[in-house]
Formats: sequence, C-alpha cells, structure tokens
Amino acid sequence: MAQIVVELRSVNKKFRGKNVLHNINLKVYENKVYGFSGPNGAGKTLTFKTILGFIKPSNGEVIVAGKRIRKDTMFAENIGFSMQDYGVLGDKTATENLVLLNMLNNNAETADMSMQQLLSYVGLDHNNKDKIKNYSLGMKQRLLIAVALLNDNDILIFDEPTNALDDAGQEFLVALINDLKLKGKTILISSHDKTFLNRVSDHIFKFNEGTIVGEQIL
Ligand SMILES: Nc1ncnc2c1ncn2[C@@H]1O[C@H](COP(=O)(O)OP(=O)(O)OP(=O)(O)O)[C@@H](O)[C@H]1O
Repeated sequence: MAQIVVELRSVNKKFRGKNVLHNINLKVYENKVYGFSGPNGAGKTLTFKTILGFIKPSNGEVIVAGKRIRKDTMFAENIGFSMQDYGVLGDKTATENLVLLNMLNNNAETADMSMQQLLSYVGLDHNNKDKIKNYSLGMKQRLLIAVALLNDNDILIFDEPTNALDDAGQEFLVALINDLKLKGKTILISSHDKTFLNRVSDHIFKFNEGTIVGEQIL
C-alpha cells in the first residue's frame, strides 16, 4: 500500500495576530507529484516552509517520513528543496555553490564528477566559470533545482521553478520532473502556470487566503 510521506493535520500559523495559514490538512503519498496553485500570498510558500520545519505551526501537526516536526526540530533533513535565492551565493560559480553546499551537508561521497553529472542533469555546463549573479533567471532556476537534488532525497519541494523559464526551459522541467518521478521521488511543486501544473501533477492543491480551497486529482 502506498505510504503517506508528508501529512499536515489542522495546521494554523499566526504572524503577529494575523492568520496566515488556517486549517491546512493534506496528505502526500510517496512517488506522486503534487501541484500547489493559488494567487500571490495564498500560503503556498508558507506551507512548504512549514513542511520543511523552517517555521513552526501555531497549532496542528506536521509529520514528515513518519516523524513529527517538533518545536526543537531545526528542519526536516530528508527533504531536498529549491526556493528563490535560498542558499546560493551570487559571487560563486555554479560548481562552487554545489561543492560548498555539499560540504555543509557533510556528503562525503560526492566527488567533482557527480557535481558535473548533477549540473548536466539540470542542463548547466560545469565548465561555466561565470558567477551566478551573472546568470540568466532561467539558469538560476536550473541551479536551484540542482541544489534540491544534492542529497538525493526522496522528497523534493520546488517553489516556483517555472518563474522566468522560457518554453524550452519549461519542456526541460517537465521532462526532469517525469524522470524524477520514475526514479521514485515524491515531488511538491508550486507554480502560477496552470498548464504546467496540469502536465506534471497527479494531484493539485488549490490555495487561497492561507487555506486549501480545492483539490483536483488528475
Ligand atoms: N515572516 C512573515 N511574517 C508575516 N507575514 C508573513 C511572513 N511570511 C509570509 N507572510 C504572509 O503570509 C502570506 C502567505 O505568503 P506565501 O509566501 O506563503 O504566499 P505564496 O502563496 O507562496 O505566494 P506567491 O505566489 O506570491 O509566492 C502572505 O500574506 C505573506 O505576507
């Protein structure tokens, strides 16, 4: 039977008295792709940060891979994620960024060769000596995806990976997500592009004003 790998139970979050997430209930089953849709400020990124353990709910429960995220959990270690400008240094090359992050992650087995493979998997050239502050937005998106894949985690969160992607970039991303699914990954992905979400998702959560207002099974 398919396992539930992420579960949110009646999650609420208040910031300075304002309800930014309310009554979020969701179940994520292994090896499926979940689209998160909704307008700006709907709560998609906050829900991702709650699953990652970066922010703690005011009440409710978050369970990742069978473990409850507690107040003293720093973050959910078994999730790879990409968020806009999170964790990458503009003054370094793509390879330097990946090597640094890999060292921070204590991932001893990764050699330069696997960085090359990872960069080529996301369509970047490991020989490119440009600092990433000079990258196009589409190239930065590809690097952020590589960051999410660094530790070969089974659960992946991609926050707005379609931003600034041209048609070829989108096609590449669709193929990459399909390939990751074939490899057994579970993927949570937010986007403003409904056509893209319909193409890649098994299940879509529709967010508005900090809550889930609808679901669609594809
Ligand atoms: N640290 C914070 N303090 C106060 N309010 C916050 C904080 N972080 C997010 N919010 C608020 O929570 C709401 C949800 O934001 P969130 O970033 O999750 O939206 P989103 O659905 O990802 O939108 P977008 O499509 O623009 O990325 C917004 O109203 C935002 O202003």
